[in-house]
Amino acid sequence: MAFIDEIKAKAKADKKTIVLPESMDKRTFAAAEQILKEGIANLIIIGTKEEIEANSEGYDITGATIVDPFNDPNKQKYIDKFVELRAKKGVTPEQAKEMMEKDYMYYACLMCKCGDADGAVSGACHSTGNTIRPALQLLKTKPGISSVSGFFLMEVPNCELGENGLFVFADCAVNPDVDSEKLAEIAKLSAESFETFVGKEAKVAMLSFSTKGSAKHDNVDKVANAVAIAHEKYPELTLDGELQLDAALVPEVGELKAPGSKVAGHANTLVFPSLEAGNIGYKLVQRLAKAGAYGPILQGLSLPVNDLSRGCYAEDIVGTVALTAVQAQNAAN
Ligand SMILES: CC(C)(COP(=O)(O)OP(=O)(O)OC[C@H]1O[C@@H](n2cnc3c(N)ncnc32)[C@H](O)[C@@H]1OP(=O)(O)O)[C@@H](O)C(=O)NCCC(=O)NCCS
Ligand SMILES: CC(=O)OP(=O)(O)O
Repeated sequence: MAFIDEIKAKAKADKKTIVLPESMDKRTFAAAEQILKEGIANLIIIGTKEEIEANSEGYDITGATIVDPFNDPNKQKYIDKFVELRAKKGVTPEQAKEMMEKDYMYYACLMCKCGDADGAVSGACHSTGNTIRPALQLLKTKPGISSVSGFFLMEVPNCELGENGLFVFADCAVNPDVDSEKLAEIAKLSAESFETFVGKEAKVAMLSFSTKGSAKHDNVDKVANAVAIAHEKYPELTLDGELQLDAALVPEVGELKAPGSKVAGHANTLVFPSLEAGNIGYKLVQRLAKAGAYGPILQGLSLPVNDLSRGCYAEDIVGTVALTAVQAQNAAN
């Protein structure tokens, strides 16, 4: 069974409620029809009557709950929660109401926070910054985690590398400035994400343009320091670096450049040294190798709220909703 079909089967076994705030985009409704038909999740779609009518034509979304953000009996509860969560920032009820009406992602996050939804997926027509800022502000990180990061579950067709073509790539979405401490934390979270979704041991490669000191530069030191921190803080991880991509993935090259490494040649979890590398890297594999790219899934956030690429297809939204539902199942257990 294809990886994403296994995730869908898991999601169906214990159905969660996922909120989709992008009623201004037709792909939301194409995805919603498929999610409802396959029974992957219960859905809440946020939108006015006009937005729903304009964009849902031709799609059967019977069974979805529609919440009009201008006419919702629960709205005051969400405003109160917003004000409570942002008390230190001095947000007033009027400002909270305005932000929720202008940007439905705030509404979606508050539904999750108040327990009216188990997770949210957005980002088909909003940039990543605008999609995740409400989640970072209102939901915050899990206890003990300093930074949220974003990974893609990559499913590369006809590929025997990684876990038969399955990989976690991170951080591809969130942190423009990563230091060694952050990279080490991203490695830990990415290993957990791989093991949660793929069910196999994560082998984490800390990527660079150097393998084991073959190049000298501050950027190489940043990754080598991250490896040292990760070994110290998370000794249970199977992790190595710094490694070039070929040394991480290809057994013969791994043996040549990093002999004796448990990871080199067998990596399935790739931690990129910068957001540039991660974001460009996942798009290269998605577009040139025609890989499935599900995400960015946020790791380290207190509740399952996930982003999409604006270049996504309805099918990608379906996959990301299924992954979000499985995250919600894990959070509940
Ligand atoms: C994530 C991002 C939106 C946050 O930055 P910002 O909009 O400038 O906002 P701020 O830095 O003021 O942060 C807003 C809140 O989020 C928190 N935050 C920012 N980055 C965070 C992170 N990685 N983890 C957890 N919290 C974070 C801040 O502490 C702040 O909290 P506060 O309002 O309670 O004080 C920004 O770093 C960004 O745009 N990243 C790149 C996204 C992108 O374009 N990716 C490529 C395409 S996928
Ligand atoms: C994840 C990502 O790159 O998102 P977008 O394509 O929307 O910028």
